[in-house]
Amino acid sequence: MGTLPTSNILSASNTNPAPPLYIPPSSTTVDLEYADLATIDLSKASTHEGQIKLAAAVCQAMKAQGFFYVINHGHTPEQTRDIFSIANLTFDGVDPEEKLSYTDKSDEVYDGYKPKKTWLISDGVHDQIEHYNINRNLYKRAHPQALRPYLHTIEDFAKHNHFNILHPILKLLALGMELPEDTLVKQHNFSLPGHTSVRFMKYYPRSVEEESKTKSVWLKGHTDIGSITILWSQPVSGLQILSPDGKWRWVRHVENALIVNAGDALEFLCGGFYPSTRHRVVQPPADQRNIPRLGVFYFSMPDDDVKLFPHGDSPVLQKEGMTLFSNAENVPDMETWRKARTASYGRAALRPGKENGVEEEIINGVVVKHYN
Ligand SMILES: O=C(O)CCC(=O)C(=O)O
Ligand SMILES: [Fe+2]
Repeated sequence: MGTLPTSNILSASNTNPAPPLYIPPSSTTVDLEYADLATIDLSKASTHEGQIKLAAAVCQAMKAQGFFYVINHGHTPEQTRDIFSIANLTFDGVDPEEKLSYTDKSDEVYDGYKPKKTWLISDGVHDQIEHYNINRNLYKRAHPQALRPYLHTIEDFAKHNHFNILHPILKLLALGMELPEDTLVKQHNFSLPGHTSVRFMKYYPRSVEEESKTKSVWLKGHTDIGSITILWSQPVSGLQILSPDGKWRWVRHVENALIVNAGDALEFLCGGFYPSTRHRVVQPPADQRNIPRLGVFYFSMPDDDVKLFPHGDSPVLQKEGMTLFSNAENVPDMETWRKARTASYGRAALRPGKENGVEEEIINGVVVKHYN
């Protein structure tokens, strides 16, 4: 009897078909300087008492590092393996011509493929990153042939991220500001217009010349546009965060954990209480240098019509003070902010900033910094 193609085997965790298996590379053995990040056990958010304790821990982590790990998020290692396998198939299992017909040509959003070389890094060198962005409302657009058997798995994944991870975290963040727990949840609906998305990403190794011209930066330092980014931890090192002492530190891979950070929209909604965190991606360490780096994310944003105005009724914000968008009368909504940021990212002319090695641009009256 012949062996069945892997795509015909039902996965153990659900009734969705299993994709051709992607075997992740080994973690690095190089001794890197890692950021010391807190770990949030999300299973403890199921009781009120647990929620209060976690809210304090999340608040502290957001202030100290702006990043934290989440464990016990309800996704099994097999489900995580399947989603990385689907991510890999999105890049390796679709030919270039078909990719082109699923590539968004507009400047403002990246639904579908983002081809390599869209963003200028430095000295004439562009990125070597491919994206495939999938709005949580999967059926808004068609998807390449190879992905069609797995749309249910991706849909389940989006819903899991949204309802079982994003919403519980948003509740903890609201409680940290002494606001009703559903304050931020109400601004992050699954079904209203908005751009919260699953994103697959693949970084390809670069030439020695490209590494030298960009000082090994693969994705320039930035803050995320939306509210909360959920990054599914993967073994190829490269992500670094800017610590409060001004040093870039590596983020360590933790098996089946999530790496969570705040973006600009959350910073605005919270008047600066949860700052968006600077991070970047650099060339992996020597033992991972020739391996493509596969990523899976859930990028969340408030609904398109949400005005990015701080929740000034929070007793915590009233006590601690809050920053407003530079022009309070003209606070943008999420859609305006998203379109302005994505249209200019990696394309707009940047001016030298006040800090060394930092460039700036002005979007909607707000200074956006780019770190090299
Ligand atoms: O690839 C990573 O680890 C981070 C990517 C990232 O920061 C982004 O896409 O905004
Ligand atoms: Fe990012």
